[in-house]
Amino acid sequence: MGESSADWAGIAWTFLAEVRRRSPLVQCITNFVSMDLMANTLLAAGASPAMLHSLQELPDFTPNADALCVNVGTLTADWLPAMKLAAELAASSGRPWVLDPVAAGASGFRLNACRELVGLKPTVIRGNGSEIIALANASVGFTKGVDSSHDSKDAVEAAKSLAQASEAVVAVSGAVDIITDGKRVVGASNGVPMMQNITATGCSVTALISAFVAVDPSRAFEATASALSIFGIAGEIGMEMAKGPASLRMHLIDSLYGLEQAPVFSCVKVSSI
Ligand SMILES: Nc1ncnc2c1ncn2[C@@H]1O[C@H](COP(=O)(O)OP(=O)(O)O)[C@@H](O)[C@H]1O
Ligand SMILES: Cc1ncsc1CCOP(=O)(O)O
Ligand SMILES: [Mg+2]
Repeated sequence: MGESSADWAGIAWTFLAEVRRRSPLVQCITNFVSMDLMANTLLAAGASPAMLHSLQELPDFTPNADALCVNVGTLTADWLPAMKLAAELAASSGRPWVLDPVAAGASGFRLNACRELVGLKPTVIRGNGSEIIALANASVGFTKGVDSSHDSKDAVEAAKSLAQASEAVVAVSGAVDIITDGKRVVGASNGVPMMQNITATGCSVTALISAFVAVDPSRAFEATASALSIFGIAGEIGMEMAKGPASLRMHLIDSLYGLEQAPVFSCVKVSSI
């Protein structure tokens, strides 16, 4: 029998409390659009972000980071070697690493890069519906860009097959966030639609997953569902004060920073699918 939402609330709170207590160092190799919101999301959760991507310094730095987050949002050929080396260094040092395959189906170059990165054994892959379908099917053209043209629920089978093929936990964000390890599938229904109107919320929740996985890599499935639920709850609380996307961005960060146990226990919505 699977966990209830009450069980998940306890799990999610424990992960957040551990991130606050241990402040894991999360290395991010990410796109230019997301750097600011991603770093601020990690700080608000209690983690320690570092946006380092120089090939020359990876051998000294990456093995000492608690987790690595790789995001291909503004990918160029120049950046790919650093992404691959960092992934290899993280894996060989026993550190978890998380892939965000932004716009995976937008071009052959990007799709091939994402497939090469998947081959380097990410602990978690988090994308929107179109990205996960493109990656699972190895097909260009399933996306109009960085935003999804698919409902996350349309990507459940793609997510399961990608998880089985890659041995990673796969998460598909959307109105219902889908999380699977290829066998178990849960849905997290927290969040508000306006989060889609803030650029880099997807990138930022991928970074939050990295911080959660950092504190207990042996429970990547639980860490991933917890991070998605907690980020969604911060959005729900932030929305009560927001007037639009710009103020939601600010209130989401404030709400994540100040999130207490009681709203986590009353708001977590995670259940088996
Ligand atoms: N319709 C929605 N209702 C509630 N939350 C949503 C909705 N769409 C996206 N979210 C949330 O917004 C965040 C970013 O997800 P998404 O927009 O799918 O990622 P991306 O920016 O990579 O396309 C996630 O935390 C997700 O749960
Ligand atoms: C707009 C844009 N263009 C390239 S990366 C990027 C940010 C995408 O962020 P997210 O996937 O979180 O919406
Ligand atoms: Mg994205």
